[in-house]
Amino acid sequence: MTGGGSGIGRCTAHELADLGANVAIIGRKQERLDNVTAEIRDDGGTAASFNCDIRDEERVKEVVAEVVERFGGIHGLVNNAGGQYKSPLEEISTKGFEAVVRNNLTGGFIFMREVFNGYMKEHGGSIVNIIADIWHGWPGFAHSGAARGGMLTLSESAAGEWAEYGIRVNALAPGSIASSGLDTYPEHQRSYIRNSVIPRQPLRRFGTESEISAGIVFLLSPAAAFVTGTCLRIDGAAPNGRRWVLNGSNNNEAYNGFHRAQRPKILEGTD
Ligand SMILES: CCC/C=C/C(=O)SCCNC(=O)CCNC(=O)[C@H](O)C(C)(C)COP(=O)([O-])OP(=O)([O-])OC[C@H]1O[C@@H](n2cnc3c(N)ncnc32)[C@H](O)[C@@H]1OP(=O)([O-])[O-]
Ligand SMILES: NC(=O)C1=CN([C@@H]2O[C@H](COP(=O)(O)OP(=O)(O)OC[C@H]3O[C@@H](n4cnc5c(N)ncnc54)[C@H](OP(=O)(O)O)[C@@H]3O)[C@@H](O)[C@H]2O)C=CC1
Repeated sequence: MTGGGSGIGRCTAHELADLGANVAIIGRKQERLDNVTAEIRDDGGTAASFNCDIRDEERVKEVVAEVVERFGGIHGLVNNAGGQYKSPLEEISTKGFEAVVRNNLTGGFIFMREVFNGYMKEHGGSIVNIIADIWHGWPGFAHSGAARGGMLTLSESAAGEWAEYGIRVNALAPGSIASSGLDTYPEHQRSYIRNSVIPRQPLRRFGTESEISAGIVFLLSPAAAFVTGTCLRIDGAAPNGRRWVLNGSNNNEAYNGFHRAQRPKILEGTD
C-alpha cells in the first residue's frame, strides 16, 4: 500500500489488516508510517512500514525485495501515493509538470514493474491504481489529469499483457473525498470545492475514505476475479454533474469556476 501513512491509504491499510492481510505501508514520512503500523498492531493486525519515495527507482526495488522477504510474497499492490498542486495550465513550469507526472504516473509504473518482476509474474496477484475524476479533463490540475489519464491506460495495457500470469490490474477513480489529502489544500480552495463544486454534483456530498477503501478491497479480492482492465469510479456521479454544468446550466457561479476565460475579472484568485 503506497501512501499508507495517511488518508485513503491509511484507511485501506486498516481495512485490509482487519481482513487478515499482512500490510506493507509505504511512504516518505516515517512518523506517519510508524503511527499507522502501530495502530494496526494495536488492533491485532500485521503491518510493517517501508520508507520510500515511489519516484526513487533503486529504493522501490529494495522495498519490493524487502516486502517479499518479510511477508513471503506480494498478492496485492495498491498504487495510492500521489498528489499535485493547483495551477493554471499556462503557468505550469516544465519542472513542475514533470514532478507531478513522476509522482502520479512514473512512480506507479516503477512499482508495478518491480512487483511483477519480483513476485507476481510467478504467482499472480491484483493491482489497483488510484487515479482521480479526470473525465472531461481536470481543469486547474492539468498536469495531474494528464498523469492520471496515463495511469488509466497503463492499467488497461498491463491488464492485457499480464492476464496470462494471473494478474488483474484495475484503476479506481475517487471523486472529491473528505480526507487528509484535501486538508493539504489552502482553505480558499477547499471552500470553493465545498461551496461551489460539491452542491453541483448529483449526490451533493464528499465521499469518505472508507467508501474508497471498500472499492480497493473489492478489486483486490476474489469477488473481483472477473474484473480487470477497468476503472471503478467512486465519485457520486461527479463527472455527470460537471457535464451538466458545462452544458450551460443557469448556474453561473459553478460555470465560472470551470472557465476562467469567461469569468468576470472580479472573481480572479477566488478559486
Ligand atoms: C482538489 C481535490 C482533489 C484532489 C485531491 C488529492 O489529490 S488529495 C492528495 C493531496 N496531496 C498532495 O497533493 C501532496 C503531494 N504533492 C506534492 O508532493 C507536490 O505537489 C509535488 C507532486 C509537486 C511533488 O513535489 P516535489 O517535492 O517532488 O517537488 P518540488 O517541491 O521539488 O517541486 C518540483 C517543482 O514543482 C513545481 N511546484 C511544486 N509545488 C508547486 C506549487 N505549489 N505551485 C507551483 N509550482 C509548484 C515547481 O516548479 C517545483 O520546482 P521549483 O520551482 O521549486 O524548483
Ligand atoms: N482526497 C481526494 O479527494 C482525492 C484523492 N485522490 C488521490 O488518492 C490518493 C490518496 O489521497 P489522500 O489519501 O486523499 O491524500 P494524502 O495526501 O493523505 O495521501 C497521499 C499519500 O501519498 C504519499 N505520497 C505522496 N507522494 C509520495 C511519493 N512520491 N512517494 C511515496 N509516498 C508518497 C503521502 O505520504 P508522504 O508524504 O509521507 O510520502 C501520503 O500518505 C492520492 O493519489 C490522491 O491524489 C484522487 C482524487 C481525489
